[in-house]
Parts: sequence; C-alpha cells; structure tokens
Amino acid sequence: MKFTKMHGLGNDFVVCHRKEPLSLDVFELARKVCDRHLGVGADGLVFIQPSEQADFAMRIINADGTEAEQCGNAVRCVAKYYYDRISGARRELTVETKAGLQKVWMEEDKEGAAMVRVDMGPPVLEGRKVPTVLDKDMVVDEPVTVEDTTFHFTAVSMGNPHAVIFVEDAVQFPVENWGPRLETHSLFPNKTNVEFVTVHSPHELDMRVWERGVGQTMACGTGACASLVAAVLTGKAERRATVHLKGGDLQIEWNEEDGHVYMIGPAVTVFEGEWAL
Ligand SMILES: N[C@@H](CCC[C@H](N)C(=O)O)C(=O)O
Repeated sequence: MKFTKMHGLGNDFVVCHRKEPLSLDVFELARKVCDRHLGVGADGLVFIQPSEQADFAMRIINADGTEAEQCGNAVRCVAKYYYDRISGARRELTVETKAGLQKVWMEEDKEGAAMVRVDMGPPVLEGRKVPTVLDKDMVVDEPVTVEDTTFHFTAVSMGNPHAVIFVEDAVQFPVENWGPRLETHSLFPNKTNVEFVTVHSPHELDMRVWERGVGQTMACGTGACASLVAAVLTGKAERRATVHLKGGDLQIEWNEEDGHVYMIGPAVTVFEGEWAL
C-alpha cells in the first residue's frame, strides 16, 4: 500500500489514495500503521477515495482504530495531496467527509508549506445533537466533575464532538492528566475531544488538546474551530482570531453572514513510502 506521510502543524497522518476500497480491516490497519514504535507513526490513517458529490472523499481513522467524522488538519493535507498530484492548477476543491461536503481553497505556498483555507461548515450547538447526555438547547459553561475537581465545558460539534474548557494557562495545563478522564467521562457517551483554552485577547487564544482516540496532539483543526465558537458564545472573543497551538497557528473565523467557520493553516508533505500488506 503506497502512502504519503503528511502533517498540519504537527498533527500527522499517513495518507493513502485508493480508487478501490481495501479488502482488509482498515481499523486494525490504522492501529498498526499509526504505532510510533512498530509502524510508520501517525495520529491517524487517512484515505482519499472517489466521491460522486465532490472532487474526492476523505475518511479518517484515529490511531486507536476508531473512525472520526471530521478532521480539520487532515482536510488541509488531503487538499494539498489532491492539488499537487491531481487537480492541475485548480485551486478551489470540494471534499466529502462523514460530516458533510466542504469547500477548500489552496492559497499561496509559504516556505514549502501550502496554506489552505477550509469552509468547515456551521458549528452544531444543540445539546441533543452534540453527543452529551445533557438534554439542553445549548451546552455552555456546564459543570463536569472528575473525582473532586469540577471544570466548566462548552459543547460544540464541528461534525465531531468537542468539550471546550477555559483555563488560566493552557500552555502549562496538565493535559495528559485530565484529558483522558474527560474524554471518557459518562457525560460523553461517544467520547469527546477536549480543548483547554486561554483567551489572551478577543483575537488571540492559546489551545492545548486531548484528542479522542489519539491522546495529546500538536494541533487540532476542528478543536481550534470549536474553541473560537465557545469563546464567542461565552463573550470572551470576537469572531475572528488566531489560535496558538503546540505545532503553530491557525486563523479561525466564525462568519456572521453564513454562520460557517473558516480555517486557514498549513499542510506539509513529509515523505512517501510503501506499507507491506
Ligand atoms: N486532529 C483532528 C481531529 C481528528 C479526529 C478526532 N480525534 C476525533 O475523534 O474526533 C483535527 O484536526 O480536526
């Protein structure tokens, strides 16, 4: 199986372009390929597949073998892959994901990294649709208790679930300690991605993430979108901000006119390889 190793701000993927579906267990394959000691090493295995509605479809399987509905950093990577090899000079592309159709624009290259703009669609805020057991219209600043510590979270779905928690200092926050316990808390029957966020100014946020099915990663595109939406909902930020992540910055905008969230960030190709099936 030929693959390309790619990353978006250090959130890394093994990208595989298949015209035919693989006849083997792709979830087991993801676990093996993503293993950082015994495999290629990645946060996820991503398939580019044919689509009837878009230029191509993307499927993302987390390192633990669970499938996610959406992945912002992977969308930028697959768009770069398709643009470099397939689309010719066409800069506007469409991608089908489990969370819906997305429009992507290839912007200028900066020092080897393509900048990619993605329409991530509207956030879903209804408590019943965001996979929590809370039966509310919106889940904003709700308490969640782990042992004797209570956090307050805002639930935002960008196709995949996020619990955004505002903290004093996201950069120093012990993500590895609280992340796994919040990811698997009984409030989140489908588990959740967890973002720890500090708002420095209405246009600047620090974010650290514990990703569902992966662990702490260097960046999360959908997490950055969810964090800005949560910061706007709680009156902490304006609709356009820079989100600083471990791996670098994303520009996020929650557009007032169409209600969609737009993300701009880099996508990088690292190397090509072949995995013996
Ligand atoms: N890194 C991603 C999100 C990947 C999926 C996530 N782990 C989930 O299970 O929802 C991003 O950049 O959005």
